[in-house]
Amino acid sequence: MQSKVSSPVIVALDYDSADTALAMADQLDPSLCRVKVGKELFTAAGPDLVRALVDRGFQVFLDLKFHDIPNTVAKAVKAAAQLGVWMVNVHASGGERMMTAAVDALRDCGDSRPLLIAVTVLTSTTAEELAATGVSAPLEKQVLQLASQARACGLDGVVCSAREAKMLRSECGSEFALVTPGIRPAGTDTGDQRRTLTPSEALEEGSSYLVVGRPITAAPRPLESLKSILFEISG
Ligand SMILES: O=c1ccn([C@@H]2O[C@H](COP(=O)(O)O)[C@@H](O)[C@H]2O)c(=O)[nH]1
Repeated sequence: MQSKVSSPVIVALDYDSADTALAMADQLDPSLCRVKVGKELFTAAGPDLVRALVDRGFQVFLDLKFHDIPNTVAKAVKAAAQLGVWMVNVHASGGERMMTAAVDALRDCGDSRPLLIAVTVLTSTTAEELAATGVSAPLEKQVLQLASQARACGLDGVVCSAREAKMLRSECGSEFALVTPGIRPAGTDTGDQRRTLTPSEALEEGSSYLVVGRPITAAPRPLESLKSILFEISG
């Protein structure tokens, strides 16, 4: 039975084994956060680990960022739904046909349909790095273009930086989920992230969910770090 979750925080379980991920999950509380399984953990531990987290009462965001031909992505999101995940994602740059195929694949899931969202521009990417890939639009315009396409295709939201949340909230409406990694409490190491905001700034800008990894998982007392973020945003 999944817990009712009272917070917008999604803890990124970026680990290389099921044992370490479950040891961290067991220090957390499924009523205080959701958890995210990304490429490292899923590649190492697979669907059984996802089921183990669901069985512990966690709502799981399966962050595999599918990016492939429409038929393959449709089948992948359907397989994710069968795992009982709460949210799954694709890359918006896969295009409208791919995103529509993903939406269509989840149509017969009924109440167990996961939220389907699309990655816009990764939060580790700078404007200069995006331009170097050949994208001529300014970074914010590119985020807006990809988010608008995702919304038009019927997706539930996007992954973006909290720095773009105000713009997307105003362009995409109040129901569109804005899932924002690159969250860094004041004074914490940004690491490889480039477009960051603090938890309270992110919510003020309009984020729906805050993805937080290392500031919680690398802290000496992860549950205390989670609670300190929840305290910051409750103010
Ligand atoms: O644009 C994106 C999309 C996904 N992520 C993922 O979020 C977490 C962030 O972890 P931190 O340790 O808080 O940096 C990580 O799993 C990424 O794969 C992202 O950062 N940006």
